[in-house]
Amino acid sequence: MQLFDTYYKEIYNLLEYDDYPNLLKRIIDLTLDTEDLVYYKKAADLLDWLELNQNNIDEINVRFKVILEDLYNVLSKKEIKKRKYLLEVNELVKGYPNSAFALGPISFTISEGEIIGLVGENGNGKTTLLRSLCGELAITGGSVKYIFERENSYDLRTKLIYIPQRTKDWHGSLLSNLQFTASSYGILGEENEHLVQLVIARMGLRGYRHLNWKSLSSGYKMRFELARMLLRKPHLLLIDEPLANLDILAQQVVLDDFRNIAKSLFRPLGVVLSSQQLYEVEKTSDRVIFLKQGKPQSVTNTGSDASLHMEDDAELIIEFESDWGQEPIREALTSIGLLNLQLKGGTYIAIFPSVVSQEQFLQLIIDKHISLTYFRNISNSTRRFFL
Ligand SMILES: Nc1ncnc2c1ncn2[C@@H]1O[C@H](COP(=O)(O)OP(=O)(O)OP(=O)(O)O)[C@@H](O)[C@H]1O
Repeated sequence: MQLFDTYYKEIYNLLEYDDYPNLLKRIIDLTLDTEDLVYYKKAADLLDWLELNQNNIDEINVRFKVILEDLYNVLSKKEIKKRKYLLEVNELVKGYPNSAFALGPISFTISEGEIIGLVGENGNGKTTLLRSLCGELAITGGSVKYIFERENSYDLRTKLIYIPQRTKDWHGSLLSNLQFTASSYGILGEENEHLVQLVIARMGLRGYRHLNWKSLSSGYKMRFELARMLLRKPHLLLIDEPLANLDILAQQVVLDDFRNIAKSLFRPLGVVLSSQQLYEVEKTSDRVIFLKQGKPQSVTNTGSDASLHMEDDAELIIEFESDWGQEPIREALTSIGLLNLQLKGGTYIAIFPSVVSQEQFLQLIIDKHISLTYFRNISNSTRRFFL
């Protein structure tokens, strides 16, 4: 059970950093992992207590320790789920009548616990791909194979959830809507009450639970959709532009949430998310698919093994910002073999032959005293396809 011990230790360590908001989220994740009403109730009681005792840090620390140890005892005995393939997409093509646009052919797979980022400029087929994957659009070629048990198309819709960019409005309070969602999935009585409270807190919505649709900002509406999704316990989540209406901090929080929820050891979830926020998505996704005019330009691995997939002869591409003008920059960089220099929106993009290293570039910056306010090596980033 070493895997769980490492996973648990990472969460427990948050206590040492007094990172209580994140710790609470992770405690809720672990509680949901138990799939046991006894633990749902304990965590829901903790939420009620916290609401009245927010400043009692010493007691918070004690209570968090107790619940964490409790969760360790139950989860360390639970079987870790072996991750399975969820979806196999083979040479998928989707065209529209009276439109020159065609998506694909595109092939890829997705498994439990995996996050795929879908990037591309406006109108390049991200939404078309997501809608084709969930069966909302009839594809014109190839196949989409769902590799999980399902009884009928209604059951498919509970196991595979598609959240579009614009979601429908709803009546009543956020809390009553989520209670209704849970009840329509057979979660009733005490379990409904506690589970909904946990999911609300998990998505940072506790202070908003009595508000209605009109009173929520678009970022919170999206969190509501994510809470609803969690209650439905899907295998696969397809989500269109979840970061669109969020400020940068909220984007990072939501991406962390996706990662933690997708990578659960006991209830792993496959996620395909589309976004224009390239770097944020690259940091979170295991793979990035970049679409240009409907065609996949690359499937880039962005996880820790990314370097394994870097081509040996790939050029070095550096994105940077400096208050130096183009001419002196060009002159300086030429000395280490600059192939091309572009200036877009105040950001330089310099391309060097593969033999030039990032260290050589940085050394030159130091030696020539070039001012540098921002720097990123994008040689292995999907960003290079936007050039
Ligand atoms: N129902 C439709 N009939 C005809 N063409 C369509 C239809 N829906 C989408 N398209 C076209 O398909 C192309 C891809 O659109 P899609 O919405 O998939 O792109 P996207 O990458 O999601 O864009 P955005 O980032 O703007 O949401 C566009 O050229 C669009 O005009």
